Amino acid sequence: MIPIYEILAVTSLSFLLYHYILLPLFFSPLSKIPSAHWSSAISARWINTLRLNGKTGISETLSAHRRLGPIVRLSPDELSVASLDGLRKIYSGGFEKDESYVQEFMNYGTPNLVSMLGNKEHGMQKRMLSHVYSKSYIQNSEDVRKIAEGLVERLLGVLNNEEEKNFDAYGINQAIGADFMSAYLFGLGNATDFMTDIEARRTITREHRTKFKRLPGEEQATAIVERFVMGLCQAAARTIEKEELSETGTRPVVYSQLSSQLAKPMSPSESKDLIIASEMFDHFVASIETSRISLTYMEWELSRHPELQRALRKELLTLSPPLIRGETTLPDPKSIDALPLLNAVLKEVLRLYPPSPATLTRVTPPNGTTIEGCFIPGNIVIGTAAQCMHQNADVFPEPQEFKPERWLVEDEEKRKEMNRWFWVFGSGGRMCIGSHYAIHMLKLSIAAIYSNFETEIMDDEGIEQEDAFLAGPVGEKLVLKFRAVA
Ligand code: HEM
Repeated sequence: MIPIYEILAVTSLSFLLYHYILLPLFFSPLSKIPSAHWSSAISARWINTLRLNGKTGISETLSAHRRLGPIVRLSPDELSVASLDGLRKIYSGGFEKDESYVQEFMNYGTPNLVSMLGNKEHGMQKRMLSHVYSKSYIQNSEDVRKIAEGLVERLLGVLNNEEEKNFDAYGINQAIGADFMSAYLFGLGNATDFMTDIEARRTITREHRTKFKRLPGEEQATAIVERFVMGLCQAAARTIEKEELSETGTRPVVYSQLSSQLAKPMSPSESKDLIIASEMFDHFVASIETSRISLTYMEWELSRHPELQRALRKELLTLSPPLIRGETTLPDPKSIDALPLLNAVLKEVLRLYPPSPATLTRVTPPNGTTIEGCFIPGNIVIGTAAQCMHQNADVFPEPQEFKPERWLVEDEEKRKEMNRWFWVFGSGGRMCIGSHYAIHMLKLSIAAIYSNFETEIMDDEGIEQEDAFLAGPVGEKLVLKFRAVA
């Protein structure tokens, strides 16, 4: 007679073999989807090891798409998709976010737009803020106009002092994102002045990096940055209370919008101050990181291509009035936005160096979905990455080359097709709320810099993009020489 423990051992082994090897490899509805790595169908070890080492796995995922097509399996229950059908189903179909967002983006122990998982509460809070982030509001706002006047003067003043010296543009680019954003959130009079106060900028960005990258000292760093942003919120609240602005001051536009919306009945029951602070915190840091990455790669490409720099300057000088230091009024934001070459340079930089290149994950709904003809069951982690959309050679020929001229083609159908694949701000209900403000400040800053200066690369070692959720240059620097143009 066969001993009972042997029967148990064989049964357990058969179960394990079926459940962990045969089922995912041959019988799961996902088994027809090609694996990015030989082990992906049976284990999450490959992708998790990359992530545990601080990587996103984006270059490996991109190479899998190039080899295997628009839908690939990263682990037994995680897929990457790079197609328009995927975008539509996942991001416009209301698939919810997964837990990883809560851990990464919660501030003050309170959810915000980025970290909220449920679509209902998210939709409520987004509607409260959408108006002040719409393109027409930003382009017509008196506050935005005053912010632009004050900060363009500040930026040109700093660059004038640094003229002809070797200057790390990466730092000032970080400051541009902070000063422009905090002025819109909290009012110009309460905002940061990181362009001139270098020590304050270094402290806050160092502490935020420790928090975001979960480095040793994370807890203390989180407390420092949260206290800093809470201080800005309190200053904004005092400005609203006093109801008076100085000649050069502006209203705390975003802070007061959220504050007044939350004062309405039916608002969430958590502490109003914490909800606002958590939201403001995210907008502030989203702007710092993404602006410094986008501006740095724009300046790098323009410095590598002097002829393009000259063509851009020629276009910028058509602005009326020109954005030249000493002019007291700025051109209408709509006229800056409409410049074709400036637009093409920005779009090509955002395509080639998306600040957030990695997969934005969601979870399939309980009844599953069908993407690219494949049925995918419920509760599967699924997502798309800007890098994978932007590197499609059928849509963007020679996708690894910097070619702003591709955005200037006459063929309208071709431009529409590229725009459908241009996914730097995400899409659907969770698309970036700050995209119009970001485009406004990036175009304005580049227009101000290149109307007044030419730039030359002095040291670009480590300029290649890091493999990270927010991906700046590996070397964390770009040393340029700024030379005033007559
Ligand atoms: C070049 C600049 C920027 C890029 C490339 C960028 C990119 C993105 C992307 C890809 C998402 C979608 C995330 C997802 O679906 O999981 C997002 C969301 C978001 N971004 Fe941005 N962003 C930029 C600037 C900004 C700025 C200036 C702000 C400040 C308001 C901001 C605030 C946010 C917020 C609050 C969300 C969450 C929106 C939601 O879930 O409803 N971003 N951003």
